[in-house]
Amino acid sequence: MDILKVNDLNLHYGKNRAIKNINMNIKEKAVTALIGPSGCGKSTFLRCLNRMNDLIDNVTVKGEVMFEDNNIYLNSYDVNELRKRIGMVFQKPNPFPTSIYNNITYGPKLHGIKDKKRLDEIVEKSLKGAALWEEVKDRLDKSAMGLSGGQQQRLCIARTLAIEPEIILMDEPTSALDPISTTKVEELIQELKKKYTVVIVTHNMQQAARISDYTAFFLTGEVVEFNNTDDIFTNPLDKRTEDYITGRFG
Ligand SMILES: Nc1ncnc2c1ncn2[C@@H]1O[C@H](COP(=O)(O)OP(=O)(O)OP(=O)(O)O)[C@@H](O)[C@H]1O
Repeated sequence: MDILKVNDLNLHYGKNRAIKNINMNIKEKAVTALIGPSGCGKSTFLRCLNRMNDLIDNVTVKGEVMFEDNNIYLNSYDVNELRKRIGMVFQKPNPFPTSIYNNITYGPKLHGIKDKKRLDEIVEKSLKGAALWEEVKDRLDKSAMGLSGGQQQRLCIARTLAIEPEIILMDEPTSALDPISTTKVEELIQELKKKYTVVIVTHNMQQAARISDYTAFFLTGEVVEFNNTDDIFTNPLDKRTEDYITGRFG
């Protein structure tokens, strides 16, 4: 089933048109990778999916992003609710400078959960969901800043899981990580897709090939090709996709 339907999406930063007429349906409980050269609009497009671009000055968005048959760009759409249902993980792990426990409970508390037992359950479930529980269960009251980069990124994923999203947007989540931490996060993404829909921007084509079910190839704000990942990497239909994935591009 398609969980998001993007129809004729265009985005301008001032006069600069960064996203051009994108149409794309995102499948539920699958991993969709966005690939393409630097500056082609992958992160901008990702941010369109939960209206993170609203936070940037001078941005105009035209077109629709349908989430369960509602256009999230209607003025009446509740953006806080949207960002609860569509969470985001960034390139650089960005834990809050507080305990591991408080990092996880921050979101649920904002949404009104106060009961200590319920919060304890959320912490355990989220950390287990992010494959971090065993490593940190004895130091929940210690600062998150004392974790390794890879652990911090899994903590950020756990923090996102704590608010029970349906979709998780990830913007190059492993680019600041060492190879072992990268493997752990990749394995985690494979686990996450059993319950969640994941859309991930990656510079790493091997990563897209390893972990995604669908891949979109972006070039100068347009989607050149969007297909099953196997087809994109073994049988691309567009010459530009072929050039990019074989490293002949630019
Ligand atoms: N906040 C902003 N204000 C103005 N222009 C922006 C802003 N963010 C991105 N852009 C421009 O929009 C275009 C697309 O940028 P975007 O960051 O989405 O590309 P990207 O494919 O994610 O690149 P990278 O792989 O390098 O992160 C670029 O020309 C960029 O300079």
